[in-house]
Amino acid sequence: RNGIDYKVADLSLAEFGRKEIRLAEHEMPGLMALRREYADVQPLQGARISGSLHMTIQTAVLIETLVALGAEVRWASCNIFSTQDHAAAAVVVGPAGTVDEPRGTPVFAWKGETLEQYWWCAEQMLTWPDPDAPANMILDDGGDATLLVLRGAQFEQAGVVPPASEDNSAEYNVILDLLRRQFATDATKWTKIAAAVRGVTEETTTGVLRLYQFAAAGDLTFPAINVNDSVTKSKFDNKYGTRHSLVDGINRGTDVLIGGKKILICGYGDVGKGCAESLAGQGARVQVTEIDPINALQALMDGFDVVTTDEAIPTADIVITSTGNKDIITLEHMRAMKDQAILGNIGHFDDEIQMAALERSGATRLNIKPQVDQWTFDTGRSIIVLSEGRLLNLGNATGHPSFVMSNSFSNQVIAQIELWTKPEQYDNEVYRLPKILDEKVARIHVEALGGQLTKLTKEQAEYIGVDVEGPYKPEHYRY
Ligand SMILES: NC(=O)c1ccc[n+]([C@@H]2O[C@H](COP(=O)([O-])OP(=O)(O)OC[C@H]3O[C@@H](n4cnc5c(N)ncnc54)[C@H](O)[C@@H]3O)[C@@H](O)[C@H]2O)c1
Ligand SMILES: Nc1nccc2c1ncn2C[C@@H](O)[C@@H](O)C(=O)O
Repeated sequence: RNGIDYKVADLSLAEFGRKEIRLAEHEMPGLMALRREYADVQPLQGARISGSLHMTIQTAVLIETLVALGAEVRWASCNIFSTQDHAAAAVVVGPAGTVDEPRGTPVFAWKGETLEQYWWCAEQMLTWPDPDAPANMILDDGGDATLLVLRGAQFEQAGVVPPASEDNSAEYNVILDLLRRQFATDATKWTKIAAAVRGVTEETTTGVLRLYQFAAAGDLTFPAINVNDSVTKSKFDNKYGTRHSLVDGINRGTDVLIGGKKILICGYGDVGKGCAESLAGQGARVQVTEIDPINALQALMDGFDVVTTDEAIPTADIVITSTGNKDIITLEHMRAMKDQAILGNIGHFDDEIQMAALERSGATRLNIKPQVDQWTFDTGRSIIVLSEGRLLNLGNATGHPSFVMSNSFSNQVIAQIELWTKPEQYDNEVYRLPKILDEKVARIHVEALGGQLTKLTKEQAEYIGVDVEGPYKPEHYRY
């Protein structure tokens, strides 16, 4: 245990992880620029950041940037399949530690956690050694850490944890069991943490939706920054990151030829656009489903048919969900799929595909290899399901590449600094970063790619009503 607590798959993978982290730093100019800019200032001094975000090589660079800026950090992944075990090991050992003497950051994550293990990791990530020095910042991706703290504090204040129920998801019952066990020994733990937290910075679309729901219900007891809707996050990570990592996940999972095949992408938002381009780039014939006429019109203008799932499912060779919604692919849809068609999700949670119904359906499951299952129905037809319906780019592959995550994580670091150093400027609401900071992140990455920006003359700036140094667009501008 050597001084820091952790639970990862295999600490001996640390050296391999360190080699890949060093390569990733070269591809993450935004984070490295922030380390240089703030090295002497140490703006995160005193911050105890509990982070719930896919424990990948890219996240390792984020964690070590937060530490370089003065923070103490504890980490868990936000998905049971997304951890890269060598990254987790390298973060625990740290740049200056050894396998025998780990001197890095506590991490509780390994690839292939059960749901009970996942929520145990989440609790460890939020539980700091000294009860009088609890977590005082949360960095979240999907809102599971925020949910645990807010629901835990709510039940403590109500004096009771609701009983598990058939109406809940299996996962929510796991959370209730965890909180009930905790409540039996200490009925003030989560209230203390909620009171100490200066704010949460949320990474993804689905987590941001949950934040706005908490805020609307009056349940948000600390300020929040919506990192997802920084333009340099969602219009890059969600789109170009997905363009890179979707086809990667399908290739590593199935090695099926994509060219010439019929693909159905459900949802044509930032992620769906990346999905469609990713597979159209392989010569596939891509069709899209949408509820929103604006996104549907975009799909049509991008050359993709807009169809309904019922209409398209019987002839699709590959079906991908990217809606952030639930019940997109039902058990009926799965039974109607072609023999050996491939089904995967790249949305944040696994409820886009009715996995629970599939597991209860009587279809037989044959595991082909980790995160690839063949389910055979009584019709004799089978489907290949990737990552048990969880986001396949991180389950079957290694997620988005470093350069695009450098954009997202630069926003995370800036948001952490904002909430930590200016608490008096934030109420218990959901905020976005100012455009000038979004442009700052973009500037670093344009330069890193060798782009040559044009400088406005003073007259030109006046003509379009902006400052020479920006911000260059009004709030209502859509990129
Ligand atoms: N796997 C990853 O690496 C990754 C990266 C970024 C975001 N995400 C997740 O992907 C999901 C989508 O994110 P986004 O940024 O594209 O969101 P978005 O809101 O931009 O796009 C979702 C789209 O789905 C559409 N939609 C909603 N319900 C639908 C339905 N029933 N049928 C068809 N279309 C429907 C919406 O109209 C919207 O256009 C979220 O869960 C997000 O958290 C995953
Ligand atoms: N390599 C990677 N490391 C960490 C997280 C990664 C990732 N690839 C995708 N996400 C998920 C992000 O796109 C997250 O911003 C999200 O929106 O889900």
